[in-house]
Amino acid sequence: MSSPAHADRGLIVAEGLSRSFRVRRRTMFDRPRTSIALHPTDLEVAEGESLGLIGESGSGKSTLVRLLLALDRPSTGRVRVAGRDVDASASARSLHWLRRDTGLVFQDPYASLDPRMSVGRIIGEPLWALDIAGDHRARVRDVLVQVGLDADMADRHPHEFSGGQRQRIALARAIVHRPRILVGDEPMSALDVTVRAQILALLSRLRVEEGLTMITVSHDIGLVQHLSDTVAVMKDGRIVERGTVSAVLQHPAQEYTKRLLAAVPVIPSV
Ligand SMILES: Nc1ncnc2c1ncn2[C@@H]1O[C@H](COP(=O)(O)OP(=O)(O)OP(=O)(O)O)[C@@H](O)[C@H]1O
Repeated sequence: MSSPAHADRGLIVAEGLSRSFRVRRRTMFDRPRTSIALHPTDLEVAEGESLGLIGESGSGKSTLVRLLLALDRPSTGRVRVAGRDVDASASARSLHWLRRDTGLVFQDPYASLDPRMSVGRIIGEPLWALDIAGDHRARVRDVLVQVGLDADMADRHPHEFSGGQRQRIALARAIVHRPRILVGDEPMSALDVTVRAQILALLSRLRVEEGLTMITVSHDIGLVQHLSDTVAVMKDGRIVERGTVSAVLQHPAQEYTKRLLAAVPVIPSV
């Protein structure tokens, strides 16, 4: 049996990936400066792995994720997904293969769903945008049921739904085209506590059902503990610690990680 080209490496591989931003001058006498959001970083995420990205605000988590998904261009380095080079400067059409392989869930289910569109159109949009063959209406109905909603809800509009239901809709949209990789940037921070538990259970189930490789950015250590196998800790634009969830969360090697974890209770693994 032939193995995929990336079999000996991760499904996602970043090498020397960095991103600097030019800082706007406040007066005409200021020297031009750049700030480094991400220092040259190597990262591998294996197929089927669920990686949690943690670190204080401004540590570079979103920058890293945006670069991995070609939502931003790196200053240096490169990204490969499934053995293929990701070229963030390529046209949208040339990046269809990457969009097909990935699904994205953002923080705010209120802001991320277009209020003028029906739920069916919102969820089905990746199918037609990415030229995916098949019966789109049927697929939308199936995926609505898969995320715990009613197939008939496709004709309704986002304002008719609660925050938790909207995040289910956002998840349905993220997986409708059957991506291999699901990336969440603070996927639960806009939800209240009871709803979080339900969405966490749903994410865990979808991970298994769809065989997803996951990257989850979160300040919520509890979420990472339950959803991830491995964790990378970011500080000042660098990954300062990476390992299994149990190793890093139970026995952090870095003082920074210890401080990060000190504020939240970490439930011992069984
Ligand atoms: N478009 C941009 N222009 C200038 N600086 C930026 C830009 N995007 C990010 N930065 C800077 O890069 C650094 C890393 O930001 P990033 O959003 O990646 O951090 P983060 O860890 O995701 O933070 P948070 O947890 O608050 O979302 C920050 O100092 C931020 O101000």
